[in-house]
Amino acid sequence: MELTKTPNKTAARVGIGGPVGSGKTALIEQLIPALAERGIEVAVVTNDLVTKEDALRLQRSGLISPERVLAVEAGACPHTIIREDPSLNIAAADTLAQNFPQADVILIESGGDNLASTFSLDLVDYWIFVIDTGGGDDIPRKRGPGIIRSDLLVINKIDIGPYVGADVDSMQKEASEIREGRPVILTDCKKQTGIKELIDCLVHNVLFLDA
Ligand SMILES: Nc1nc2c(ncn2[C@@H]2O[C@H](COP(=O)(O)OP(=O)(O)OP(=O)(O)O)[C@@H](O)[C@H]2O)c(=O)[nH]1
Repeated sequence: MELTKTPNKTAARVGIGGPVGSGKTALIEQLIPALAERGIEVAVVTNDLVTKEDALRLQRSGLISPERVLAVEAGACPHTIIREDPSLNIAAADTLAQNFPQADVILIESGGDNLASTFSLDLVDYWIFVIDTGGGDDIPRKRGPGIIRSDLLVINKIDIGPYVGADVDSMQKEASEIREGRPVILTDCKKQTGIKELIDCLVHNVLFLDA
């Protein structure tokens, strides 16, 4: 009888959601090598509406072995497959956990969506919501569920804030107030600003290791 290989540990599942183009894939491209440097093994599930664009980008990036990236096609509504019926994403994460029992973290990138996007806690242990300065510095004030409820809010593209008239400091201050002190991290994926802080946060709050 063929034995089913059971993962010998459970990888933490971390959702990464946020509006279209805020930099979710760019952030994952920064996280993979930075986590690897700390000996943390990663696998990734991507969600796109009707393509495998993000998965292909990561598979071709040379940052991760292509088999460690699985794509889920969301079809019509990205909300549904990360919140209301996350079964496709759970199955993809289970497959990765089965195939890569040494993986410490499975990152689950949600297809680009608006500020109302949230993750089911059946799917993830922890979720990050990524917004960017290009969307305007009033985004935190809009109090979308992603901004209020995520475990960690990332404000990305701080490098372009000055060019789009976004006051990054007030964005951070307002976001921290609205989130009542829950973490807010500023990042610039082009210059790797904030990536170490983000890794420290994940290592401490998700993997429960000393940062
Ligand atoms: N200047 C600047 N550009 C960035 C930064 N992060 C991402 N970008 C650019 O923003 C664009 C969108 O980034 P992606 O990583 O594709 O965004 P995404 O959230 O994964 O997009 P979807 O999957 O389509 O929702 C790309 O052209 C990136 O190069 C940043 O910190 N600074």
